[in-house]
Amino acid sequence: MQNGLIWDEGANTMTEAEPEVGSLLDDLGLREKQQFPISQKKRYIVRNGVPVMLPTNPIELVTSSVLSTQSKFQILLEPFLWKKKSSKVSDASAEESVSEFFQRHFGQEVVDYLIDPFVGGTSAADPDSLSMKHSFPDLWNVEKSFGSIIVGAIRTKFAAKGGKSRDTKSSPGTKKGSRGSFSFKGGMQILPDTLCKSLSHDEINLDSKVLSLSYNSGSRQENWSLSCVSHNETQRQNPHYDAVIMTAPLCNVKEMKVMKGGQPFQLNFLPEINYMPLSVLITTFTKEKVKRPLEGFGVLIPSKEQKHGFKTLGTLFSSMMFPDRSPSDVHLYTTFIGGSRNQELAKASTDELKQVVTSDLQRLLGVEGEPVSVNHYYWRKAFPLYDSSYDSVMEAIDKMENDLPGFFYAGNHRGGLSVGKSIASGCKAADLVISYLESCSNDKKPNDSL
Ligand SMILES: Cc1cc2nc3c(=O)[nH]c(=O)nc-3n(C[C@H](O)[C@H](O)[C@H](O)COP(=O)(O)OP(=O)(O)OC[C@H]3O[C@@H](n4cnc5c(N)ncnc54)[C@H](O)[C@@H]3O)c2cc1C
Ligand SMILES: C=Cc1c2[nH]c(c1C)Cc1[nH]c(c(CCC(=O)O)c1C)Cc1[nH]c(c(C)c1CCC(=O)O)Cc1[nH]c(c(C)c1C=C)C2
Repeated sequence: MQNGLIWDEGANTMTEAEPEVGSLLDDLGLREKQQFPISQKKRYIVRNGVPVMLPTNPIELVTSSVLSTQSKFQILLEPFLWKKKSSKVSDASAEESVSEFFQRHFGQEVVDYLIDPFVGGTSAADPDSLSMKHSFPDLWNVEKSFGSIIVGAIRTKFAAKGGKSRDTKSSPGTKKGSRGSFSFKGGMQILPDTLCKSLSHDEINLDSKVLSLSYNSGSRQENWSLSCVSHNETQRQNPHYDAVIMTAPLCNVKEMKVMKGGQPFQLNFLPEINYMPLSVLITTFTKEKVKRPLEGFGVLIPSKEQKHGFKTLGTLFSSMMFPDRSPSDVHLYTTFIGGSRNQELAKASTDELKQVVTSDLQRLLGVEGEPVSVNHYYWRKAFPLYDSSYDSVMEAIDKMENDLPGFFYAGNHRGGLSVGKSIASGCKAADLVISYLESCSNDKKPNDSL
């Protein structure tokens, strides 16, 4: 928080699609701090240089100007018209891209004006590079079960509704997960801060870098030790542990020294991962200088619209969503630049990016003059790219876990990028640790009784 402004430089919102998120919020007592954006269903994409609101239901789709009549028919008739994967891409090594998959179901215009901005706004990537199987595993499986995505989505939704009505566990007054994306009063940082507070000082080491990990099998548990360096450069050998859940990005894991039974355990089987670079610019403008403000979540710019001179990926209307994030006479915007579309621009200076953002916001929202304030955060490796080589990444993670007893890997390199999926991945790893420890103690019982 600075000068009455609250902003996020990383995740701005999260969802409760994964049940683990709801449990965490309940356990941390965070329900009362949950903050839902105003008019979050109003989301815009740029078409022919101007923002157009995205339809939120089939009736709005029919009247919307986002797509041509031909594409609208193609969506409505998809249950009958979708094409099977051609034999050319059917062998196991040829991965289908996100654009190929949606092209088969809905045609090129849907890829260009719905899928391209969606993947830009959720991974900073482009649909040609992303692997369908790794980026949208649920839809990939829907096609396997139902063929048509529309039929599969409808049947899955009805099945889920049937399940929900029998669910008696949700807390009174809340329909969990049904209210869309949310943040917290004070911003997303409230979540890790509250998590830290719920742990005691000896359970958590902040600002510490893990340098090495060592596994030594023995009759006892606590086979793992690790060494860390803290920000004041003091190196520390930590106590011993029964198991390790690693959540650092794989590019950082590669730099760690790992020992197994006194011998170096080489991590050279970890493949190179492509990461998306991204700059985030937080700008403010006095309200009188924004001539065509839009209410809602934000606006995304399809790659095709770059021909109209746009250079950013999209902008969140942060203070429209959360009015307490800025003084009442100011609009606060969060703009994303770079990703696979413009890797070089992501690295540009704050001054250059300020011009780029101001120019795009001038066309989109009619801002006049320079922003009152600018904050810039550059993410050199914002997201791992779930591309066609991602099978090799998953195999390497499996190998690490198989070869190192009591070692588990979780986080956004496995099973999805979102905050919710990262939390769920951590919870799954914790369950695996419990099973592992139970199996260790069962194995030991006969020896113990000797
Ligand atoms: C700009 C941006 C916007 C986003 N917006 C959203 C959004 O709106 N909604 C959403 O759901 N998701 C969003 N995401 C994605 C989401 O925030 C991340 O994918 C998710 O938080 C990843 O969590 P993680 O724990 O797997 O990894 P990280 O949050 O990357 O955590 C990994 C941690 O490991 C630490 N580490 C690395 N090496 C070591 C070492 N040697 N020793 C100790 N620690 C180490 C790092 O310092 C880091 O803190 C966004 C991400 C970015 C970058
Ligand atoms: C324009 C670039 C980006 C914007 N946000 C992100 C980027 C790269 C990062 C991001 N945002 C979301 C996620 C989680 C993805 C997931 O798998 O759930 C990530 C990594 C949340 C999100 N943002 C948008 C959508 C549709 C979602 C999914 C959750 C939800 O529906 O709320 C769209 C969107 N992102 C940005 C804008 C301006 C925008 C829509 C107008 C910025």
